[in-house]
Amino acid sequence: MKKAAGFVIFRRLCGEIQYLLLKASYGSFHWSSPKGHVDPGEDDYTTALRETKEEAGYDEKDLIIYKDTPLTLNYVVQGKPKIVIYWLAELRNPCQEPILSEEHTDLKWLPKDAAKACVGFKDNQDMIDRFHQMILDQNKPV
Ligand SMILES: Nc1ncnc2c1ncn2[C@@H]1O[C@H](COP(=O)(O)OP(=O)(O)OP(=O)(O)OP(=O)(O)OP(=O)(O)OC[C@H]2O[C@@H](n3cnc4c(N)ncnc43)[C@H](O)[C@@H]2O)[C@@H](O)[C@H]1O
Repeated sequence: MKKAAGFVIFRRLCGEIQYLLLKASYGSFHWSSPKGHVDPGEDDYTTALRETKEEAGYDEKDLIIYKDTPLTLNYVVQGKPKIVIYWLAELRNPCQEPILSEEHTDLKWLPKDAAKACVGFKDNQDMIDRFHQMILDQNKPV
């Protein structure tokens, strides 16, 4: 089974909770959160950090990570099952923009419903809803 890990990154800006999405430079040019393949011997969390640094330029210290509540997506890519583990993470400095790699050509910061429309897949949309509720449950000012 193919396995990947990453972070659903959000920021609080202009009274909004906004989610970061990156546009793939290959294949179906899909939009997703920073994530990537888990290397042999690597733990999922380390993969999420490494891929986020590679794809968005963010370090662990740039993020407030909801480490105890990861969510998992399961889908099929080219006939093979794939599992993707995501942690929720808030960008500490909402003005710190990502630095993209050659794997992506564009980025968007979108409020919840627009982010859901952008990713398209029902399981990914449900995940955004669940993470969004976790943020709201904290009762922190936006
Ligand atoms: N297809 C490709 N062609 C050329 N180079 C590639 C490539 N994929 C990766 N590479 C390159 O491979 C190298 C290693 O990459 P690396 O990032 O290390 O590994 P990876 O496992 O390929 O990384 P990702 O999981 O981020 O890949 P992905 O974007 O293809 O996966 P996703 O599941 O979103 O998307 C896979 C498919 O699933 C679809 N999909 C996404 N989410 C869902 C969902 N929830 N349900 C159903 N389908 C979904 C997407 O639309 C997409 O069609 C990099 O240099 C990279 O550029």
